[in-house]
Amino acid sequence: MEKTIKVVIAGPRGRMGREAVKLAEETAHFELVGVVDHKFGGMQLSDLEGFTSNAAIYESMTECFTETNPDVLIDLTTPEIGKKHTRLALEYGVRPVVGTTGFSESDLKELEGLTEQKGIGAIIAPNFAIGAILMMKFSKMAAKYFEDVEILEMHHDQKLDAPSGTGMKTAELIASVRESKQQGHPDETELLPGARGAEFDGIRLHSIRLPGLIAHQEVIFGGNGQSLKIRHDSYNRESFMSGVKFAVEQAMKIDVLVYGLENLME
Ligand SMILES: NC(=O)C1=CN([C@@H]2O[C@H](COP(=O)(O)OP(=O)(O)OC[C@H]3O[C@@H](n4cnc5c(N)ncnc54)[C@H](OP(=O)(O)O)[C@@H]3O)[C@@H](O)[C@H]2O)C=CC1
Ligand SMILES: O=C(O)C1=N[C@H](C(=O)O)C[C@H](O)C1
Repeated sequence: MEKTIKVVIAGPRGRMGREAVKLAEETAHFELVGVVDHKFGGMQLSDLEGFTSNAAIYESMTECFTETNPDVLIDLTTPEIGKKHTRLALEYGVRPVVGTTGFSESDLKELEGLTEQKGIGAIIAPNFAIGAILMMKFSKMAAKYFEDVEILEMHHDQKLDAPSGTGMKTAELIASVRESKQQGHPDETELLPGARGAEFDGIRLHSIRLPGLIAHQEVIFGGNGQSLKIRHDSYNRESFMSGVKFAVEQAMKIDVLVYGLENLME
């Protein structure tokens, strides 16, 4: 029998948090011991509409950790809060599995250092969907053969961060295997600021935000007389949950910070 993993979820009422609560309830070897929210402290989840779990709601993460002694924190909140929660989890010896996006390179460095000090596992995954991870891996492969690439990431209009975590991670993976290149015409000018999108190491990233969308990305490579498009679509948030389950299980087996689930896959 698999050992039970005691889980706390931060952001349980959110679009992702709700799916994660379902996942924790449906997974035999996960036990949802508490949730962290900035509202409804002192109540239990089942007091809120749409929940059946009896997990207690804590407004204070430290109180939650002290009372429930969890193995893993799943954070699905907002960029600023997610960073605070991740630090706190590491300080309390709780393994963070972070889906929250919007972390900078220096945030990641700091969290890596803290993880090293603590010697416990931590996972920061800009995208938990297997298809999105493959899209990133395939993009890295293609970048060895195509120097020019632009990334279009498309999300719902409630998203706080741009570019998306997935868009950033894709750009980083591509940049890791290609010569740095300033793309487009050297004398190009933007008649409207932002027309050419954001830039990472010469790679252009375009962020589209529209109601109706969930999470989509197209990586377009251009070469002489040809183009290659690698696209992934998440049509619902259940698409992320097998990756969340995998990440929680993996976090228990490692003692470093892993940024991106592709690093834990064959
Ligand atoms: N890695 C991945 O595969 C994926 C990552 N994401 C990322 O996950 C994060 C959450 O996304 P999503 O669920 O769509 O966002 P939502 O806005 O739906 O959910 C965020 C939740 O966090 C809550 N919250 C805000 N402040 C706190 C706090 N201090 N403590 C606890 N909870 C708090 C919000 O409450 P309230 O509404 O009351 O403010 C809300 O319920 C985002 O960063 C997103 O980019 C999303 C999808 C996939
Ligand atoms: O906010 C979202 O919805 C998503 N955020 C993640 C990101 O920023 O890449 C993952 C996925 O794209 C959905």
